[in-house]
Amino acid sequence: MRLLWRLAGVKGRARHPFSGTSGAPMSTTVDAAASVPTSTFDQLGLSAPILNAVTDAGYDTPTPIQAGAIPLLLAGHDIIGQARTGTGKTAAFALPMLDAIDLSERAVQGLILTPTRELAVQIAEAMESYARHRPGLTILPVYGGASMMGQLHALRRGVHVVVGTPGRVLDHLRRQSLRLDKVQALVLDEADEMLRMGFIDDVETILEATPTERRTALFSATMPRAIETVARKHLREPQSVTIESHHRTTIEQRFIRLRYPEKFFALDRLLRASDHEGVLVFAQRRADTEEIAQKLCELGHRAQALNGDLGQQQRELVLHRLRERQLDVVVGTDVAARGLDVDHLSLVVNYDLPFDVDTYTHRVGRTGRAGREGLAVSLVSNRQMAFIRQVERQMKVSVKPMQVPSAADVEHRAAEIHAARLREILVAKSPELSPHYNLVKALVDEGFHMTEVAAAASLLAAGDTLKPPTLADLNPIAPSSHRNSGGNKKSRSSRHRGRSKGRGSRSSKSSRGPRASKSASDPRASKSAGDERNERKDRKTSGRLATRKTRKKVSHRKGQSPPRDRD
Ligand SMILES: Nc1ncnc2c1ncn2[C@@H]1O[C@H](COP(=O)(O)OP(=O)(O)OP(=O)(O)O)[C@@H](O)[C@H]1O
Repeated sequence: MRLLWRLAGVKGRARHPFSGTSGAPMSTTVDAAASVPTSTFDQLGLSAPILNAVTDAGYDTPTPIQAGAIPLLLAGHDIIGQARTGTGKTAAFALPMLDAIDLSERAVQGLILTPTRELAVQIAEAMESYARHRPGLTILPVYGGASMMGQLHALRRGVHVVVGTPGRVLDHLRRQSLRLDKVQALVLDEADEMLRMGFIDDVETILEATPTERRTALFSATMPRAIETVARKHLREPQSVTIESHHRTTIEQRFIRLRYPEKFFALDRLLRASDHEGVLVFAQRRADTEEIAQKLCELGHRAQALNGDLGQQQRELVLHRLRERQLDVVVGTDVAARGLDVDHLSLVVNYDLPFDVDTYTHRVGRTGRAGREGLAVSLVSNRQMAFIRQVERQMKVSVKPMQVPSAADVEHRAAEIHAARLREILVAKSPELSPHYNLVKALVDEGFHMTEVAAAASLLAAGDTLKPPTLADLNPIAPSSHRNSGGNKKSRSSRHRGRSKGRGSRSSKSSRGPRASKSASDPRASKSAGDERNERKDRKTSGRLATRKTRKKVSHRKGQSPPRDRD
């Protein structure tokens, strides 16, 4: 694995010169760059069991955020950690927390709050692996939509670390099933998103239930100014660890300029022309994620939607299938934008643009993780070009134009895939070929050349999979606001059902398990009480967001801020 951060210029700098509570000294800034060239995990002050787990995870060198943050957290400082997406912030806060747990005391000593359920599960799993050489250390993910009974049971037995979403953690606090009076280390992961989602009141109530002498850390790839208020109020003399790269990121960012009706066509072409195995497509509305995923399935892509309308079990299943490579494409709302770490995810498509550059940053950061290469493509109208320029300015990157892949590009790729499948059969010398030898021989005896017979057989096997649908073949996905009762018309794209690039197409894919069906893109798990509560919260949140979005649209009209998503 190529780790680009070894090459990247990094520096620590003061971003958050907050004073602590009661006029304490200004925060110190750590020059992470100074520690990077020399630091190894051994030098950070971690104990042997944690170091062994780090070795097991295959980490050779600490990333800059780890080199900067771990010694400070071990020394008991509060910190604000900011580093690009996919650069190991989880281990930066998790390793020192796990190191400090006193196993003789069966009480919650570490608490991590995250904005999404998926992230809570992912972080808890990462922590399990980092704690594998500290037997008896227990970690519990606590989030809405999951069985309350299971969580109550685990909490009664006692756990050392809780990783949770604010809503469910608060639920447990109110039921008195969770006590936080022994918490020594607290992390607000993706702190800015929790703020943005309106969780701040819940977070503050939770903080009040923890001892004031705890260590507190805020982590995110983006730290808007609003986070200062939270830090000033809840952190004591925080140290800032900000890692900045002056070199290129590992994410290549592109845009395709098009009209709205061309969007779905462009997406299909992007998927067909590339050999990306894990693709995350972002749409703004839940209903659109369903429709896009369904139409992609009709075209033979293995796709599924991921949004807040799905039951929690279903959401987890979608991510599980993506991780297991049983799916190629997940079409999600921003519920999938934060923190998700799927290592083979190599393409992110902004089918719709987000409303702000921070969200864009997190979306594209789902690819190019841990130094791997990734591509992010945004589908934009002329009017949305201002947003791309804003991204370039704010992220200090270049976002270059690209064309919708041509039919020739797609045919070339499809031919490669087809050839790979034929090659696989030839190499395997499958016994199933036997009857076909006689058949070919008979045709050759009739006077056809061997090559002609092979070409005809190849044509028969490929069907029309080598020819991609044209723009005219595909029914565009209408903006939600344009949809009406006429929306039930049979899609012309159904003509292409089964004309997939992927029907067992890629040699390695044929063994990847069942293909997603139309119904697979739209399943609903039965909703638990927890789900309902969370959905109420979702609705409350989306109400708040809607108000904010309306405000942003207004400010954009004044020429200040992000574009409207729809033409
Ligand atoms: N020192 C290391 N060496 C190699 N890989 C690492 C190292 N530290 C973490 N990783 C891997 O890097 C990937 C990204 O880490 P992580 O999810 O913690 O990133 P992040 O900075 O929190 O990203 P985001 O801002 O998107 O949440 C993970 O797969 C993790 O296992």
